[in-house]
Amino acid sequence: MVTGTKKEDVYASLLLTDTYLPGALVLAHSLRDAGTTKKLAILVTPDTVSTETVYDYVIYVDRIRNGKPANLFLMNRPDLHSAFTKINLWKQTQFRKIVYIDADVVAYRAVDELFDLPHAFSAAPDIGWPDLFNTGVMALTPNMGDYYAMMAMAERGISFDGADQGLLNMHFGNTYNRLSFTYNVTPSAHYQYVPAYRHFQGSINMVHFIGADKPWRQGRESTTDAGPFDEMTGRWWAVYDRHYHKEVGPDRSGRRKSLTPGQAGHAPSIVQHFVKGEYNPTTRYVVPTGEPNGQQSPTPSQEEHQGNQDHVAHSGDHHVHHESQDHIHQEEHTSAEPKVTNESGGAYTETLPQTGWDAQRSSPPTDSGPEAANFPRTHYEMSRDTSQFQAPDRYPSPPSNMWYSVPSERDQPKSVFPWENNAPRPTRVFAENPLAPVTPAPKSPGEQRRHVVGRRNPLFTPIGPAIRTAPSPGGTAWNSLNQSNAWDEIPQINRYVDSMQRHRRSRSQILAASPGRSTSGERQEEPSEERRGSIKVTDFPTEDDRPSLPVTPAPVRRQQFWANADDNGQQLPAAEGVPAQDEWDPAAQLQKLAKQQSEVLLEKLGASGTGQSQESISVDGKEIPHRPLPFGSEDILAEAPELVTGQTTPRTVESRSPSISTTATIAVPSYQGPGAMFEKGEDYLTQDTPAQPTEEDLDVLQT
Ligand SMILES: O=c1ccn([C@@H]2O[C@H](COP(=O)(O)OP(=O)(O)O[C@H]3O[C@H](CO)[C@@H](O)[C@H](O)[C@H]3O)[C@@H](O)[C@H]2O)c(=O)[nH]1
Ligand SMILES: [Mn+2]
Repeated sequence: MVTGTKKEDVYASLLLTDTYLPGALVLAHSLRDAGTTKKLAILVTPDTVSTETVYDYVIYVDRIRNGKPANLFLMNRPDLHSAFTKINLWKQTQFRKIVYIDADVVAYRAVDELFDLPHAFSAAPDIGWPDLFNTGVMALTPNMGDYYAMMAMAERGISFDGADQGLLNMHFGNTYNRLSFTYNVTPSAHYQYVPAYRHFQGSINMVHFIGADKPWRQGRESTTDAGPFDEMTGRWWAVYDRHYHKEVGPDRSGRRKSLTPGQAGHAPSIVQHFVKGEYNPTTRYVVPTGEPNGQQSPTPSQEEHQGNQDHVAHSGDHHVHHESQDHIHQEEHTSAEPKVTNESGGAYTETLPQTGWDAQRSSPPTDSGPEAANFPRTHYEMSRDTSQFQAPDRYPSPPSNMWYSVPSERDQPKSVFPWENNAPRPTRVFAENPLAPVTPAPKSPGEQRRHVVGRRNPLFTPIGPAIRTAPSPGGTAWNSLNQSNAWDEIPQINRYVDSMQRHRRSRSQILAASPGRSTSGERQEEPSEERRGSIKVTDFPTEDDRPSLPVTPAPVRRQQFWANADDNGQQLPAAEGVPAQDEWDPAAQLQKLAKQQSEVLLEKLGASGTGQSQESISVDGKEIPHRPLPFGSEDILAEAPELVTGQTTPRTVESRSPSISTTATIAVPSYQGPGAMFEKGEDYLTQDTPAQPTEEDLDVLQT
């Protein structure tokens, strides 16, 4: 470690597992090969990583696990459970500036200029969501303030992707200095990518193999030399080969030369072990049983000591405990097969390690353990508990770190009907003693009972029993039933339907009312409870008055509810200012109204002008002043029909139009109905629905 007055600059990477060791080594070599003047450091978690490294500084840091790793599954990367360990970078205050680079990056050139940035934190855009930065390449100034802030987030599992990138983006927000994409080029299949790649490839500084498939996992054969991805992967392999595999690169046809054990490059066997196609062990290796959590990786010493163990047990063990490393061990297994078919269909032969057991040629070694010896043995007993299940008082709350939200009990569905929001307390009481039925007395005790049931709950009209009793031809079974209708019996339904009707009525009155009257403020259209008429759809004449209707019986009137309606007329006070019926001559009134309307019209025609007219015309004693008519009115005036109603006196109006100075005759309209319904500027009511219910409407709707 460097102490002293002048702090050092350093490139840093991270190694949480040996599985990324090939990447970390290739990164370091790529920077060194490009001639960097800076030192290289690597943060390692000593519990899981071997010491095989080419870095100048190996800094042991504590693993920071995400205790709430659920979000990792959103990006299908549960293996990144310890990516928070990256936060330790900010604690490395012995360095002035750190350029951090993921272990899955290969540098095309040394990017030492990043150390000269004045910003405390710089990063390049992420290709998945370009407003975010990718945390695979970062230039940062270590400081304990950021460190503690991010540690606090890590302890609470605050990260939208469950890993460091989500956490760091949440911490820095948009306060970061955005680096060019060329510092962190991630392969992509986006439509713009290929042309952009072709255009900018000369300026690429570093390439970052994001995602679960890394070049060393896919193997050399996955590249076919076509397209940006393969070109970039080829650059990774070029560095690897330069340092570890000089003599056996793939030839033009993709075929590999024959390998001899011990000649598979210079990479340490632990590195080969994690590079697809590279591992040609002269010894066998077994993961120690009883491994605590499956995070540990083999070390070369383990490999040496346990060399001659059997292969099957070893892979079985991996399948049980090493799920995230299955891939690698399968590859390793494949590489030990005598024949490997490459993607282009050609096959090449590798010389088998002499000490290996070839399952295709011989039986297992005698000293090998049984197959699946390491499988877990869990024995489940049938329950012998004979007591009945008792539901617990309460069930445990759902875990708080799930990545979907459990609907809370307060999340009620949105209400649709007004009565859902403001439900009144139920006030109806069903009498225990049934009222004496108004319908003809039932003829048998059974019928009596059914009737009682029907009265208890008005919504339940016992149709079923009536059908089952097979009514006699005379229809007596019908008479024995409660022939009332739930619509009529329940005041709430009544009020609701009534309010609908009142809404329609008031609407038609708005249409018919003249503007003056509509503002009179009288509440005539809000009948009180007593005055409301019957809305019963079954309010037919009595049985005597009507012709026989076998299927629509006369309704039962319930005394207590309809008592007021029966003497409707007597209860109503006489309306004030309304002439008695016999004083009213509709024909005369209509005539009068028509005359008034035509006068109003004439008045309007004369009065709405500029007010400059000097002459005026008199109609029924009222003056109609002259005024210039609006443009386009000339013909109308000239051709206006004669006045045909009222006093049938033609009225002459001198046109003020500049173009036509004739004297025109304006006729009173021949229409005899009600006059114009709307004043100028008034909106025509086209909508059936009123804007808002009044308070009274709401009262009715909500009770
Ligand atoms: O088993 C592991 C997993 C990760 N690492 C280290 O952690 C880094 C991040 O993991 P990586 O697989 O490279 O993640 P990416 O596929 O690059 O995914 C993105 O998401 C990660 C989690 O947010 C970020 O760390 C990366 O920078 C970002 O590019 C690696 O480079 C290694 O340095 C290990 O050493 N061992
Ligand atoms: Mn990465």
